[in-house]
Amino acid sequence: MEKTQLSYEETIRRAQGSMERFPLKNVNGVPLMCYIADNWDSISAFCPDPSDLLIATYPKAGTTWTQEIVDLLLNNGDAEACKRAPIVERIPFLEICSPPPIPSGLDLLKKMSPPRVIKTHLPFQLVPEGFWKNKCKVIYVARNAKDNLVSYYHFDRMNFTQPEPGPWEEYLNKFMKGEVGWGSWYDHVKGYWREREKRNILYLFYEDMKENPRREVERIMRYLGLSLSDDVIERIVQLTSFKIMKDNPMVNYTFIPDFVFDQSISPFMRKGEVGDWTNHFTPAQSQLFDEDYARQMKGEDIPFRTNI
Ligand SMILES: Nc1ncnc2c1ncn2[C@@H]1O[C@H](COP(=O)(O)OS(=O)(=O)O)[C@@H](OP(=O)(O)O)[C@H]1O
Repeated sequence: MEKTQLSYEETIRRAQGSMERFPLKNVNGVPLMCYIADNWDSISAFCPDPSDLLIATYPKAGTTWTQEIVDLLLNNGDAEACKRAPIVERIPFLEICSPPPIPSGLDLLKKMSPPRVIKTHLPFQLVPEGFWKNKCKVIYVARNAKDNLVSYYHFDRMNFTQPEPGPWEEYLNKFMKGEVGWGSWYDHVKGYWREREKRNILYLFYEDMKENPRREVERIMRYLGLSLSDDVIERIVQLTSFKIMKDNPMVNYTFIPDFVFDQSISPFMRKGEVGDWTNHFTPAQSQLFDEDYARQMKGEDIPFRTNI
């Protein structure tokens, strides 16, 4: 039993040396980072203002990209205004909790006044009830399962706050079983899809954003009730291209120390493409995955695309 509180750096360094890193703990059947699970009561009691906006995603589905688009839209395309702080401070991550002294999402939110933009990876059924009671706007971004899995695999290799991913094939199996942080991709995308009309959720696809970013930026703009000039929209599209975001220190997560995110293992802004899964799946793995996918997504009509 530790008597003294470990520093954040020390906690992570110890996690790096162990196979366990930060273990996951179930919250209502969903595996979450243990610090989130331990603080679950206060997270689920969070009550937003009706003016707050939620950006919800399964991890690695295009969260940061959408966050930056939204912040630029709300700031009329002003790049300097969107460099006021790293993305994690501009748009707090609702449920994130780390060992002290790192502020939690709730700590950051307490210091901000509405209207706030908030990020979450929580599946629909775990989103605090206040968001629905207060009819908050919600943008959901989904990414096809195969590319989402590949991106998550590389992220878990470099992110020392998540369990060790293990070899690729093992990770692929864990993903299919939902035994990764924030649980099942399949349940996640279905949960929001089924509720999108009733709850006025704007449901977007990463592949659509890649195919025609301007169209999707305009879609988000309309959902937010904004009307910006053509020039401003075009600027936002440019500023949120993969190439520009990769070199933007306020969004590329280089502000996180490398003992937490070791970008020499895999950069946060890794490839930003549709179809990178073809470089990872063997034909046999792809077939097995597709068969399992058909079972898990039976009866759903969510128009995912694995290439564009
Ligand atoms: N502007 C832009 N255009 C295209 N793709 C982009 C962009 N910004 C981030 N990305 C890619 O999104 C992946 C990271 O996902 P998230 O931001 O959801 O990660 S997180 O869950 O918030 O940690 C990760 O995907 P992969 O490259 O496939 O790993 C990022 O590269």
